[in-house]
Amino acid sequence: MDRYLEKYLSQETTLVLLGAVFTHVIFNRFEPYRPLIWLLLFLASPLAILQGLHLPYNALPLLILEHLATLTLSVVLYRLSPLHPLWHIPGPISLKFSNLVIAYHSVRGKRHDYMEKLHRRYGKIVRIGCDNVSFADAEAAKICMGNKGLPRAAGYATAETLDTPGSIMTSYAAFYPNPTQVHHERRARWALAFTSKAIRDCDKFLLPRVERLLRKIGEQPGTLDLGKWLGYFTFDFMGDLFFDGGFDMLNDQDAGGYWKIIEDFAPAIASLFYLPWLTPVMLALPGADDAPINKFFRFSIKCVDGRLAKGNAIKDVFYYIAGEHIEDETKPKPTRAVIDSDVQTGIIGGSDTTASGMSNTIFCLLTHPDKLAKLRHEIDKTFGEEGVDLNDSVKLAELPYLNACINETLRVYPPVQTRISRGIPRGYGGIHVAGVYLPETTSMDFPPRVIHRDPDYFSPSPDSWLPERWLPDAEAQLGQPVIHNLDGFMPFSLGPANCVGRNLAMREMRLVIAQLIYKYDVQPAEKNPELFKKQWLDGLQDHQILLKGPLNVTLTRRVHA
Ligand code: HEM
Repeated sequence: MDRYLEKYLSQETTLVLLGAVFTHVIFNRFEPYRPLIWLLLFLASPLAILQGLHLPYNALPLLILEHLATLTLSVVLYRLSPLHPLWHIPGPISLKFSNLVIAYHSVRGKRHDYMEKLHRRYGKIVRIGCDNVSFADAEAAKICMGNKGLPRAAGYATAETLDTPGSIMTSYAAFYPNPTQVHHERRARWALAFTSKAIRDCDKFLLPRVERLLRKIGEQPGTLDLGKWLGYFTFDFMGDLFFDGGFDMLNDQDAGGYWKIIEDFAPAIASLFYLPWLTPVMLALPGADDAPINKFFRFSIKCVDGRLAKGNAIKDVFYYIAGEHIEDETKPKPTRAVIDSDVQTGIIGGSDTTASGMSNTIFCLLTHPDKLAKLRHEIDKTFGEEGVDLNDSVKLAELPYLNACINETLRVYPPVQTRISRGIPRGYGGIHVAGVYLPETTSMDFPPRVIHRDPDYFSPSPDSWLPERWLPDAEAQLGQPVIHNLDGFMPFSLGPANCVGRNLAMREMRLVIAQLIYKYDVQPAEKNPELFKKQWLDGLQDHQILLKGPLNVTLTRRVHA
């Protein structure tokens, strides 16, 4: 080693170390997410050392490498050390030092299995990322999501700016000085679209779609993938609510490839919930235009263009969320960017979830033929003997066993399986929840699937699908003591940011399931019950959006007197 380098080596090592720790402190304190700022932070210290020690320019690449390696080491050691404010929260080491592992499980689609295993092993509170904690605890959920609860955690929309302000669902906590107020304003518009009267008015779209679904599936020869058809139905219905129709997948079986756009979008977006800083990076990469996220954005923007061109005479959901109802010129209207992003939430939030709820209910009924017979009896009695109109939503809402089957499915297989999120905004201060202290900027996940299967809330056999637990005489039906604590039931979440479409979704699911069972004898195409079960469960992929494998069935039209 030449004398020149020898003289400066120890100085250089010390400066690299100090530079890396300084950069780490900046990242930790300000959490910059713009790629340009990252680049500056990666280069600033090596350049300063180069200048300060009068090193030759060809030493720069090595200095940058040393800086990045030391920075990574500093970050990892800090996240694993008692200095980290979440040090006291149990969880595997691989999850503590980086969000990459949980992001990997999200992309793989097996986050639901993984979260279940984690909570079984570590208890109700588990650290699942450097600043992320999962709470399988109903009391904590009530505190964090209830009336005085927290805003949502930073999500995939970390690229938020005035031009791309994120949807009603995305990262309020990170980007707005008063996130609760921002949410409240957006929610007020959504709430107008989902009043009881507005939901009844949706029947003009819903009933023809249900009729078409049931006719179309009856026309298919042989085996059909019922899950796919239920997806067509919910997607068409969302098209009716937001864009005055236009998808018509029930007619053309998705000739436009819309469902594929969602299927590709799901795993892509899943990683960004845990690596929000990656959003701007991904969007800046060459070829990003054709990336699934951009394809979905472009698709929804085109739909909004089409709907705006139709004007404000149509009183659908779009009418309210686009502020078309606001006549007073002095009142602020949502910007185009807000409309686009809220519509994106609506398309996904309203279609995939309801399709999952229905597909899973049918799956559960098919794997429990005795319960299917019981439900069929209730429905035949109502529509046949009592002569109730098949479209009578009020009567359907009163059918105990139908509601029990749907609720039990939402409990065991909730469409949003493992991540309802809340975050503690910077400047809010730390909070105490369920006996642990969480500093500001912590993100919390509440996994409905894990909470719903906790024997503290539902017993006996919390993992089993037992609709009887929802009946008033549950103990007599099951022949044993029953725990049925609705605090631990949150498929539609809780509090002021809960699912605004809940009542509409329940109406949809009751109508479709009741009419399907009434009109058809549905049988699994796979005659081996264990294999049928395994294939369906293996096919479930929890990317936040729940993707599903085929639900292959045969249908025989039932004849009623
Ligand atoms: C079975 C069907 C459905 C399930 C299980 C479901 C579940 C959920 C969940 C868990 C949330 C998150 C709430 C939170 O973060 O606290 C949510 C939010 C939301 N859902 Fe649903 N959803 C369903 C159907 C629908 C439908 C049909 C629509 C309407 C088009 C809809 C629109 C929304 C909207 C707009 C939000 C955001 C609400 C807000 O931020 O205030 N959902 N949903």
